[in-house]
Amino acid sequence: MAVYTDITEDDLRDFLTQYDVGELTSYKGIAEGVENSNFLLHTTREPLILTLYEKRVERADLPFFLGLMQHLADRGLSCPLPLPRRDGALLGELSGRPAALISFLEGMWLRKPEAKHCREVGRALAQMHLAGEGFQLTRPNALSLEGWKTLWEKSADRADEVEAGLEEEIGSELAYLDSCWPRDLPFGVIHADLFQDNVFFLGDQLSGLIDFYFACNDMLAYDVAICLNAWCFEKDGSYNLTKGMALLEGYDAVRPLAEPERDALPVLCRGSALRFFLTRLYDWLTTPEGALVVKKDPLEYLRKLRFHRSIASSVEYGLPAEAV
Ligand SMILES: Nc1ncnc2c1ncn2[C@@H]1O[C@H](COP(=O)(O)OP(=O)(O)OP(=O)(O)O)[C@@H](O)[C@H]1O
Ligand SMILES: N[C@@H](CCO)C(=O)O
Repeated sequence: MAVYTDITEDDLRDFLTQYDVGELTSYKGIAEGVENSNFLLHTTREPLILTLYEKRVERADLPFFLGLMQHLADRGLSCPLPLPRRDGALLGELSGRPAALISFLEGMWLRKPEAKHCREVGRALAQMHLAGEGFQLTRPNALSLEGWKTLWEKSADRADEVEAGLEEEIGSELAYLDSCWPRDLPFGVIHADLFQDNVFFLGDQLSGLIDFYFACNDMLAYDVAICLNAWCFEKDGSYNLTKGMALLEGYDAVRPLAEPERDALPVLCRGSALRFFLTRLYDWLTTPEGALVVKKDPLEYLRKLRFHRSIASSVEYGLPAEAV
C-alpha cells in the first residue's frame, strides 16, 4: 500500500478550506502505487484524489507535472486535472509534504489486458505525444543514462545478493548503452511510466491516463519502448507478438514512427528495461521491512532486458517487415 505519509482528519479539513470543493464526507488511503501517497476523498460535491508527493518527486518539478496535465487536458487528452486553490495555486502542503488535489478519473486499470487494449494504449500514447507539443515548460529525464549510473552506483555492490553475477552483467549493459544510446531521435514530452496501473478503461474503452510524475522531455520512441515492456510481456516472461503488433499499430495510426525510431527500438527497449530494473533494484535493497508498500520485482525487468539483447531487428517486436 502506498501511503508513506499519513494525514489527520483535522489537518485534511484545514487543508481543504483553501479550496472550493464542498464539505469532506469521507477519505481513505489508496492501496496502490509505489511512488506517492494517495487518498480518495468524498465531498458533498465530487470525489477527488489527494496526492502527497514523496521521495522521487522533486518539489521544483511539480509545476511541470501539474502544468502538463492542464496542457494535455486543454488539448483534448483525457487525464486528471489539478484543482486550483482559492488563491490560484495548484500546490499546497499537508503533513509536511507538497500536496495537490486532483480530479477523479472514472475507470479501472486492467489486470489482464488483451491485444485490443494494447492497440488503444498505443493510440493514446501517440495522442499524448502530439498533445504535448507546445508545452512551454521543460524537464530533462532524470532517469536516463546519467540517472541510471547514479542509481547503479548506489546498488552495484549489493546486486549479487539478488542474483549472482548481476554486478558484472549490469555494469557491462550500462557501458554498452552508454556507447550507443541514441541522441538525435524526435524529442517531445513523454509520459515515461505508462504501465497498466496508469491507464484507465471503462469496459474496453480507454477512459484516460494518470500519473504524470515521471513525465519529461525525451525521445518519443523511448516512451513506445517503455510501453512495449510494460504491456506486451506475459507473466511467464515471454514476449507477446500479437500485443506488440497491436500496440505499434495503434501508435503508428496516430503518429507514424520514423525509420530511425523504428531501427532504434531494440536499444530503446534495453534502456527502458534497465531503467525499471534499476529503480526496482534500488527499492528492493533499501525499502525497510514492514514498510506499507508492495516492492516490485527487479528480476522481471532483468528477464525483459535479456530478451531485448537477443533481438536482431525491430520486426521481432511486431513492426511490419516492409516498414523496417
Ligand atoms: N485521478 C485519479 N482518478 C482516479 N483514481 C486515481 C487517480 N489518481 C490516482 N488514482 C488511484 O490511485 C492509484 C495510485 O495512483 P498513482 O499511480 O498516481 O500512484 P503512484 O504511487 O504514483 O503509482 P506508480 O506506482 O504507478 O508510480 C491508482 O492506481 C488509482 O487507483
Ligand atoms: N511503474 C514502475 C513503478 C512506478 O515508477 C514499475 O513498475 O517499476
